[in-house]
Amino acid sequence: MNRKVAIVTGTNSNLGLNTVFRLIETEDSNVRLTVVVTSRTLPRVQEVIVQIKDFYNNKSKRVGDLEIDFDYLLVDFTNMISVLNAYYDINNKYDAINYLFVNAAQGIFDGIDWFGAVKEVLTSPLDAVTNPTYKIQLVGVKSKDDMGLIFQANVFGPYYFISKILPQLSKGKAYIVWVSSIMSDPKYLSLNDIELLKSDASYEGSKRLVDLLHLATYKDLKKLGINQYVVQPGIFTSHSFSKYLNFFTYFGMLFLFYLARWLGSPWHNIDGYKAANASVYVTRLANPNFEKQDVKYGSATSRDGMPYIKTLPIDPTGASDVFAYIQKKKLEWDEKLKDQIVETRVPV
Ligand SMILES: NC(=O)C1=CN([C@@H]2O[C@H](COP(=O)(O)OP(=O)(O)OC[C@H]3O[C@@H](n4cnc5c(N)ncnc54)[C@H](OP(=O)(O)O)[C@@H]3O)[C@@H](O)[C@H]2O)C=CC1
Ligand SMILES: CC(C)=CCC[C@@H](C)[C@H]1CC[C@H]2C3=C(CC[C@]12C)[C@@]1(C)CCC(=O)[C@@H](C)[C@@H]1CC3
Repeated sequence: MNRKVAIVTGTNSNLGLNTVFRLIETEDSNVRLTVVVTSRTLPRVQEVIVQIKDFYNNKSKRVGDLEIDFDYLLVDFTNMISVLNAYYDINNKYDAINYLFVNAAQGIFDGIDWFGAVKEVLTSPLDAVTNPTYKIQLVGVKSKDDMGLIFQANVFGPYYFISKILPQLSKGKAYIVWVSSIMSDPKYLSLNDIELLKSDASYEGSKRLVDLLHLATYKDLKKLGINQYVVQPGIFTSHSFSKYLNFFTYFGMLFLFYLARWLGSPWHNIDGYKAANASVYVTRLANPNFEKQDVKYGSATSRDGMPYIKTLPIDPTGASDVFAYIQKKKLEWDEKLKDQIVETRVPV
């Protein structure tokens, strides 16, 4: 049986979980698919494996022609020692990786400006739930590794992990899928603040960095047999922002999401399964010999609820500056971490 290995960072997120569901539905027959679940905590690993097993056994109709098994990786991308340990774990266990979904991300949201939210909803309900400006984000937060926290969590940490497991990704002729956002406009990133320490929209800036890093790296990865894509899942309900909502604001948000869809927004996928369409489209349905890689593949939903894929162009301005900065940062961390892991087992 052909074995394939899929790493999904942030597996226990709405999008991560549905990415695995769609992968199970679309994987070839007679494959043994190892899903490497990642999280910062073991309880969330265990929680998501239960949900994936339930989907596979009771909903997927793949029992019998697709085998699945599980592994897990405890990794926090804001901690470079944790990232190195994750690489070491993968390097010791696998000689080939076939899929890497860079799905995990965070924002340093500090609540919602509800006055601003009400004003935006009353003046422009569609924009209020498509390009919201009322999320309050902290400014200048650094990680314990003295990097911009969101720069490290959403961009540099995952990039460093990829750079360390390139041999396995190349051997597996892997698909790498970076999850970006529709909120990744060039206006969110200053090339004088690549670590996003001066930004009050560091989340959006990190997604701009993802877009540019993809443009700067996908051609060289192709030479290694690796197909890298950048996707965006539209807008869908998420654990991370539900915590700011009560019964009324949650259902108020849902109403506005459906209103936005009925007003013609293609991006209000609302549920995670529709949102995960693009991540699996580029790995299972797109033909890497024909599909463009310098565009962003978006999960979209029509007014009557039908899912489809909608691509968006990516403005390449700044890609070489971003890549040069990140490459220099990588060399710095290669030097800092070079003696971190030493073989302590003395052969008998
Ligand atoms: N929700 C939306 O409308 C949109 C979401 N997206 C993107 O989709 C992806 C998934 O979003 P969503 O489903 O809302 O996810 P959530 O915000 O609900 O969860 C984020 C996930 O990322 C993981 N994570 C967060 N920080 C770190 C870290 N420092 N190190 C390792 N893992 C981390 C968490 O893992 P754990 O807690 O288990 O450690 C969690 O599983 C993200 O990239 C997001 O930016 C893009 C556009 C819109
Ligand atoms: C207005 C009401 C009744 C409630 C507030 C809902 C907001 C919490 C919610 C509405 C639009 C959402 C949204 C995102 C986060 C949560 C909202 C602001 C994102 C910023 C999440 C990350 C992304 O990448 C963006 C594309 C999302 C845009 C919409």
